[in-house]
Amino acid sequence: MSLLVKICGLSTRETLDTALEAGADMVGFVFFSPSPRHLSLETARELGREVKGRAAKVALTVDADDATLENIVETLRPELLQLHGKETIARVRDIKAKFSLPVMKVIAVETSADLAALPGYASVADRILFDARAPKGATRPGGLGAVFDWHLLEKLDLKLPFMVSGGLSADNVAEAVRVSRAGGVDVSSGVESSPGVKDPELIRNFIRAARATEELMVR
Ligand SMILES: O=C(O)c1ccccc1NCC(=O)[C@H](O)[C@H](O)COP(=O)(O)O
Repeated sequence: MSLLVKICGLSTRETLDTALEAGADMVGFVFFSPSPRHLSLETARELGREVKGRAAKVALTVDADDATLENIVETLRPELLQLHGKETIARVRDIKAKFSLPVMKVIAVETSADLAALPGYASVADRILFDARAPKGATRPGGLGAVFDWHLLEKLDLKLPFMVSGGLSADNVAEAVRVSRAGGVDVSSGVESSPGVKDPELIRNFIRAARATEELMVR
């Protein structure tokens, strides 16, 4: 069974090429100005062109308004919108309809109570990404390298495809997949030498480690 591998927060041609050559299924681009991975539309256009159908382009936004989303969609031409903010169920439905694109809603997880909203989001989104809840006062809601307790997903009966993220690295990705039974993994900090600076070797190592877990996946 194949595992979807997403490398998020790419911001240079070199590291994007590394991710594509190493076989990433999805490449994520961050549009959130306080983030060290934030992309200008100009850079997004350039990187988007570089992908050339080799992976799905994912546009990550945080509570973006329609005008912002429109600019991003026109410039990057993403295959998937990752909604990483406090978007309501109605807003997710609205974005999906307005932009005619699949949507991945992020659920921030710290305790089992965080899963209460899941059925509502699962009824409107195309896929779910479970990420670690950012600590209070954090400057961004994700991309912090924080891990959550994957055991919280152990008994999940979700019909929708889902991915797991938050503090993943080549060292823990196998365990994250084994425990969560996620169909995909998403990483940013774990393939960086410092916040926002992707490391080609770490990208290759992560994708290799993620691919190695595929043999362990029993469905
Ligand atoms: O990367 C960011 O700076 C960011 C900013 C705002 C919202 C989300 C952000 N990143 C999310 C991701 O890169 C991934 O989807 C995921 O959270 C993995 O992050 P990490 O724990 O750094 O591997």
